[in-house]
This record gives sequence, C-alpha cells and structure tokens, in this order.
Amino acid sequence: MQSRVPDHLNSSGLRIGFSAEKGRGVYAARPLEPRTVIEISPVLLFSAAEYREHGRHTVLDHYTFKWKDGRMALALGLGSLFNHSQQPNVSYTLDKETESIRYTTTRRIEDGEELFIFYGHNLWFDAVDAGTVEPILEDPDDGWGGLAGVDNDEEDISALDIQISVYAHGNAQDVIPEDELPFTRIRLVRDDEEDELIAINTQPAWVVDVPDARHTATMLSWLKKSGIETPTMSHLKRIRKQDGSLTVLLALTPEYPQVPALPDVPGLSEPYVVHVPSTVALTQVSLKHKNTLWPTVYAPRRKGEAEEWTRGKALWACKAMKRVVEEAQDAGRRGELPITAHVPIPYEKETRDAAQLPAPFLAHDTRMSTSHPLRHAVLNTIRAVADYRASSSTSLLSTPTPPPIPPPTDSSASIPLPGAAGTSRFVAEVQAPQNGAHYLLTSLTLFTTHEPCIMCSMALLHSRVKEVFYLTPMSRTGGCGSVACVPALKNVNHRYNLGRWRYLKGEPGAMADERSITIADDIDA
Ligand SMILES: C[S@@+](CC[C@H](N)C(=O)[O-])C[C@H]1O[C@@H](n2cnc3c(N)ncnc32)[C@H](O)[C@@H]1O
Repeated sequence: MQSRVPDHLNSSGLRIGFSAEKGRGVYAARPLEPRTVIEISPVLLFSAAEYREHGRHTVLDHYTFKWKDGRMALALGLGSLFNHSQQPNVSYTLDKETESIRYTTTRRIEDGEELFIFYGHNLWFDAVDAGTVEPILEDPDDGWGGLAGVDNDEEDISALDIQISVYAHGNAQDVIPEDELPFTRIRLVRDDEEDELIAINTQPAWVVDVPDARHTATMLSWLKKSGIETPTMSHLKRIRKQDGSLTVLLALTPEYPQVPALPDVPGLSEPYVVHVPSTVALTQVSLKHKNTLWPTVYAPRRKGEAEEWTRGKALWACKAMKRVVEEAQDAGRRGELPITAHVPIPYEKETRDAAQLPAPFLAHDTRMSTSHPLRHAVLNTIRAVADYRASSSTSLLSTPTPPPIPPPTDSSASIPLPGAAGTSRFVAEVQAPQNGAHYLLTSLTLFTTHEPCIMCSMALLHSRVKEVFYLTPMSRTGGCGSVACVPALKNVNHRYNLGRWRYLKGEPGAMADERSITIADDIDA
C-alpha cells in the first residue's frame, strides 16, 4: 500500500520516503559526507508521570526517545521518522541545553539511500533490516561474548540506584566489611607468592650518588620540591647506603623518561638507572631480597587483606558505575556498542591532589560510528586522559594537535580534547602539572561496563591505572580475569587491582553474586 508522503526536503538534503515494510522513512536526496549533521529536531518533553499514565498507552510509545532525566521526548521535524537498523548509518545525540536531538551521518551516504538510526535491542516490532552485513549485536560469534550487559535496560539503573541508597545512609567514614562491598575483588597473586619469590618484579629508576653525607638533607628537601617524585614511589625508600656510598632515588623512569635536572650540590654524579622493586615487601623473606636491589618499605599483610573501603567511597564508586551504565545505554541508543569507561575524580583528597585530574573523563565505544576496530571505550578514555596530560604539560603555544579522536560523551563534564574547539581556553585555566605528563592514570580508578579485552587490559597496565571495576565479564575476550588476567601476568612491571561489580539483574536488592569468579589458583603470578 503506497502512503501519501509530503514532498519534504530539509536543508541538508533529506526527504521523506515510504516502504511497504517500514512505512515512512527518511532518505537522502543527495550524497552526504560522513559526520554531516543532517537534522536537528526540537523535542516535546513529557514528564515521567505524564508518560507513564498517558503517553505509553498511545501510538506515541512507538516514537518517543528516553530523555536523560527520566522524561520522554517526542522529536519534531524529521526526527521521529528515522527507521531502525542493526547497521545504522546515522547516530544521534540528545542535547539537554537546547532540548533537541542532533542526527549525524556515521559514513558516506549515497543519493537515495535510506537513513537509519539504532533503536536499541528490545524492539516492539519485527524489524526489516536494510543492512547487508550480519548484525554485529546478534551474532553469537561476534567475539565479544554478547553485549547484553547494559542492553538498554532500566533494571541496571534501578539495581544501581538501590546500591546507592544502601551506601548513602550512615557515617561516610565507616569501613564496609569485605562481603558488603559493591564489588568482588579478583585476586591477582597467590598468597604464597611473596614467600616463594620466584622472581621479584622490578622497574627502572633514576638515582644519583651523593658523595658527601652532609648533603643528604639538602637533596631530600630538593626532591620534595622538585615535583619529580610520584605516588608510585611510595613503596621505596629514598636513600641507599651501601659500602660507604650514598645514593638517592630520584624518579621512576617510565614516569620520568628524561634525565632529571639536579640541584646545585657539589660532587653529585650524573643520574643513572638502576632496577628497583615494583611493590612493597609483604614478608621478611621478600624484604631481604628486595633490599638487595633497593631499600624497600615493609608492609606485612594478613593473607588476603586488601585496602579498606569506607561507606563514602563505596557510594562514590556506585555513582561512578551508574554514570557508566547510563552513558552506555545512551551510546547504545545512538547505534554505538553500549560500552563505556569512566575515570572519576578520585574520592580521597590526597589522591585528588596527586592525580591532578581537573574533571572526570568518560568515553564510550565508537567502533560502529568510526568503522575503526580499535575504538574501544577503555582505549578512548585512556587516550583522552593522555591527550589532556600532554596538552597541560606543554605551553599553549606548543599544544600538539593529535589526529581526531572521538570525544568523551559528556562534554559538559569532561575535558575537551586537544585540537577541539575550546581546548586552549581550558588549558589556560588549568595549572599545568609539573610531573603529571608521564603517568596517565597513576592512582586513578577506572569503571567500565564490560571487562576490558586483552588489548585494553594491557593499555591499562601501561597507563598505570590503580584499579579497574567492571560490570559484565567477557568470557571469550576478557583480559581482566576471564580469558587472561593481564595485571597478574608474570614479570609485568605494574599491577592494578580488579573488582567485578556485584548485583543480580532482576534482584537488585541482592548484594551477593552467584556468578563471582575467582582466578587465583590457576594464575601463574
Ligand atoms: C519512530 S517510527 C518510524 C517512522 C515510521 N516508519 C512511520 O511511518 O511513522 C517507528 C516505527 O517504524 C516502524 N519501523 C522502524 N524501523 C523498522 C524496521 N527496520 N522494520 C520494520 N518496521 C520498522 C515500526 O513500525 C516502528 O514502530
């Protein structure tokens, strides 16, 4: 049946067409370049109650978009007429400021092609998919073990809301018992590793010989002020006395690759590199061995003991995880894979001061829209932080312009990328970190919807992240406990902590997790 469609052409070259299977749709009336904004539709907003009581019982339910704050939006203009495809050629963003939706082409479009958005995974009709390629999200062999973890599903959010309310009440300083934390820790090393001492993990560090012991105090106070000390050196003592000579530790070379400048102290040697232990000594045996390399801090731990978490910190983490899920759902609605990673401002003040992160970083997976296989959410996030670190440690005049990368999804809360509009102003306002350029995610926590793949897990290792929390394990590709456990590999020069979020879908109140994984025994740490 042919429907009468208005002879409509918008200024970007879109017209309304009709097909028997899908009804009206939006078509290109001329070729369109990738990343062209083809339509900006103002929206009509319904409150959550108004929609629940009225809207959803009407035909409106086939047309409305979920707005960010729980309201529902009806796109005016052409926005309501885009049909759905598993291989969308248009992505969209909700613009809260102007109460509108912006539609952008994700690839080149030929004259006459239909334009599709991605509605999500829970369709209410039998979809005719115009895509010629097998749909990525429905292919059981997609290599991602299925991406249903944050599949446009309000249950994820309500489960997280319940967790938030659990931690929001009570004294923020209270230490939360291990089994009441919102995550289960994945142990990286066997308890007996320290005693076995198969190999001590080391990393290179700059040191300098100080011939006259009277200059030690001057050296140490200079070191404090110099800004080259990093929190990752906290397990190492600053001075080594050996065979009558005295050597001062300056910096770890991965974080400070250039030869450090020295104070004006007579007789100092040129800085040189030695290999120092990567972690504290947990046992006396280990201390003895590690001290032969460099004097190391002794921090005995009971078996399995890990960092304590307060109620306030658990609340901070739940909010961060909720943000990740919301953004992933949003990305999914726009035709991206619903995977997001997020590095929030640290909870503890000392970490905040050390990390010098002026705003949270958040990015989603952009493999679909960029047709680029490496645009994983974690890599996009690390790269955004790296670009920020690089730009803020150089002068404005020399700010490099990297190749274009997908911006974080929330421009209001995230850092503009170098080369993007507005970056220069931002960089000018933030004090350049003196020693921040080389250690990317040191002391920071990354939250992500899906267990990072092996590539991303390795990138996290290189970026020196402190800890990673993920919601959905990836049984076939995960590099943080499923297929491999990259931070537990033998001889890696950095380890980060891992936690898998606990909550049961459909039973949001349940804080125990049946699916929790332990990998300790089969890891050759
Ligand atoms: C937002 S409207 C899109 C415009 C609609 N085709 C019209 O004529 O008003 C959503 C409706 O379009 C239809 N639709 C969208 N994508 C489709 C697809 N891939 N296959 C079949 N029907 C589709 C479904 O009936 C759905 O309820």
